[in-house]
Amino acid sequence: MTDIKKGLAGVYVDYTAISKVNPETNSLLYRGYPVQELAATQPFEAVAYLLWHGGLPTDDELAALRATERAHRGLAPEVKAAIDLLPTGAHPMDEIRTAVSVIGATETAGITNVLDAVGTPAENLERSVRLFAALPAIVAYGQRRRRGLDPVEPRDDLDYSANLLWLTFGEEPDPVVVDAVNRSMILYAEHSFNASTFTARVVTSTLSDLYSAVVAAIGALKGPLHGGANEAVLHILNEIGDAANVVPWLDEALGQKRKIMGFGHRVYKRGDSRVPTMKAALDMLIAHYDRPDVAELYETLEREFVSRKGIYPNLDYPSGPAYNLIGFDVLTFTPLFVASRITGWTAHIIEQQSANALIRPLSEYNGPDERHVPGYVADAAALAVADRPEESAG
Ligand SMILES: CC(=O)SCCNC(=O)CCNC(=O)[C@H](O)C(C)(C)COP(=O)(O)OP(=O)(O)OC[C@H]1O[C@@H](n2cnc3c(N)ncnc32)[C@H](O)[C@@H]1OP(=O)(O)O
Ligand SMILES: O=C([O-])CC(=O)C(=O)O
Repeated sequence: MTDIKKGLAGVYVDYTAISKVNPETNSLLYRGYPVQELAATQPFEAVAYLLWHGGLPTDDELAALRATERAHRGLAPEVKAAIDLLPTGAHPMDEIRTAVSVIGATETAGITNVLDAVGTPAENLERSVRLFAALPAIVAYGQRRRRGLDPVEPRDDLDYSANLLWLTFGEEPDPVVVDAVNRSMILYAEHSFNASTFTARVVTSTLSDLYSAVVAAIGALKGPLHGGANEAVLHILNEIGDAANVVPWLDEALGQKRKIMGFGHRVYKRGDSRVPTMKAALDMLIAHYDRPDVAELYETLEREFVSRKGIYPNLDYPSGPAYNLIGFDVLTFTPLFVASRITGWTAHIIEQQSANALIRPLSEYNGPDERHVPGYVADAAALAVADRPEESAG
């Protein structure tokens, strides 16, 4: 009997030096640093540098990364034109997927030999920084377009998180809000072999290019069992409406065997290491916007669900209401995750390229027994193939 590992649960498929998720100690390390320490002390640009290079940047290295990032912040005309071709009702994850495809096709134009598309590590690092720089304008434009607003020009005097807010809202961002966004970007940046990162590594393993891997990862992240859960959390909170409705709502939802979005995790079974840091950021926003009702609903649902099911919140649970308080459209939440996770994805793409093996698992066939097309008469070539030793797996 073949031992099938459905969903690859519990299976180690490779090494990584980028991050360590430890459910036993409930910890997450990026290149050895606890993520909580990074969120409390670093700008997101420094964490991006850490993920790509393996160490925190010196002042000069950070200044150089920031200079490149600021030089590539603009919304490229061909990207804007491609987004404008999409219906305004298109999901922004589809806009971003399209935008990255356009950037990839533009940047790799002229490469006529598929063997050259994969790029050198240095080229892929440059491509990664440019995508990292470009994404805030793309995410922000999606939200502004849905609101009938023109894009705003990026600001060279603002760091990454402040500029993201500026591009979205066109207003001087408040430092409390900038701090919360910076922390959320750091917390979302990287999480070992999660589904979207693994998708990026599968695509990379075929020697395809970085953009194709990122486009595929965006598709994987969109699903509500993964990144789409931060959007889904808000739908649930809106459906419940008020803390007083939690108990009857949960009775009904659990009676219908609904999954409660923002709870549960494939690896962490005793709570997500990132939640306390993001909950603290949410609390800062709740105080800033004076919205104790948000805390009441959040905490009541958490308390009730955990006491009934013993399943804890994941990072999407505090991130959803935090982004909502800031004023991001609910549809923009998962795109914000993309803007952050681009750092982790691209670090993994480069790591996969450095020690590549084609990722191709096996499946146990459970379809119909061999049968034949009526009237088919095997020719000599087919008979010769049939004579080869049998392969056991599909
Ligand atoms: C950033 C991120 O991507 S974090 C994940 C974001 N996703 C979500 O928040 C979606 C909701 N959560 C889930 O669907 C799951 O917890 C997952 C997919 C994240 C992880 O799940 P897995 O490890 O595959 O466990 P699985 O889905 O099999 O759940 C195990 C049991 O717990 C239950 N369960 C797990 N999560 C939930 C939930 N959120 N609500 C209700 N029940 C749940 C399942 O129904 C299942 O019950 P059963 O054994 O009676 O059938
Ligand atoms: O690790 C996972 O399976 C999902 C997750 O939390 C992430 O990608 O941040």
